[in-house]
Amino acid sequence: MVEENGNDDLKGIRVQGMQFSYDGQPPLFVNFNLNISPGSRCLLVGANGSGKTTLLKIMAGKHMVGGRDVVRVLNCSAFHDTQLVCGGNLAYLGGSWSKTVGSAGEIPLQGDFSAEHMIFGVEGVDPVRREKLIELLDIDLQWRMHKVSDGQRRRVQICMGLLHPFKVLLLDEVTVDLDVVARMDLLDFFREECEQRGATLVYATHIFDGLETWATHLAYIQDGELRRAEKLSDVSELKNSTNLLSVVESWLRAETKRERTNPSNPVNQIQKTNNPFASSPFVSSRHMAYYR
Ligand SMILES: Nc1ncnc2c1ncn2[C@@H]1O[C@H](COP(=O)(O)OP(=O)(O)OP(=O)(O)O)[C@@H](O)[C@H]1O
Repeated sequence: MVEENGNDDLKGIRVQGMQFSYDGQPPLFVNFNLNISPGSRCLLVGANGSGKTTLLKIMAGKHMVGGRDVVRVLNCSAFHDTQLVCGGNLAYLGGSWSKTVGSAGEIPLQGDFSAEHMIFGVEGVDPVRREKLIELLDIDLQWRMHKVSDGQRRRVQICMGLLHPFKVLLLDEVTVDLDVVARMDLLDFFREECEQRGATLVYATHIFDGLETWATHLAYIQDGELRRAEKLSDVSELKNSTNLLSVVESWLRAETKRERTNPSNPVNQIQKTNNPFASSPFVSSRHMAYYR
């Protein structure tokens, strides 16, 4: 996934030599590199806790990591150049029930407001795009946000997140509450946005239905390390199987097995001792190294 336009005209995403730890935690990312080409639809896959959400939040400018050159989105620093988000070029849709709306900051989506109030409250929107999204997501503008189902609330959140024609969209498993029709229609909309406007999309998910023909690229993270980053058409395992779910499942199963059987994994050495972590085969070697 090499950025095709060179560093001076970067239209996608470039993460270079990134280090990141949560306060008081062992490092999650150490010298992490990833390039995402403009116009691509990149799936971010990995086990629970591998770092997908953290990476998306870093790319969305929600965590500071090093200097201005470490995480570049559309040739700007994801963290420092606040106009990226405020201007609508960079959009992030995550799991929490709130929506960052430009300079208005985080808008809660569970108060006693109508869907209309929420959606029409976003300023500077093309009315044609707004109508299209309301229709696509089958939103009833009379819905009261404190009385809707999770799926209905999610539709409003997604609608608000897509009102501005983003250039880069970071999605953290937001389709999980949607029914199949809404999910497939939304995926079609995203494809259109990439193909017609050259938008770039990164989508972290554990649901692979319909994604074999939708995604263009795939990035696989294990325990904060990038294991694979390639075009979907180049994933050798997919040449024998069209089932992305079973391919990713085999990677994650192999990962668990490796952790359990690797003799150099401190977990397995310490299992012979009275160490309190020894009972968990899922504690990573990186974390064990930190706790030793
Ligand atoms: N706010 C936080 N403070 C400390 N540690 C955190 C915080 N958020 C996440 N972590 C840790 O960082 C690691 C990566 O978490 P992250 O949420 O990025 O994983 P993920 O791949 O998105 O997982 P999932 O598939 O379960 O959503 C985990 O070990 C997690 O415990």
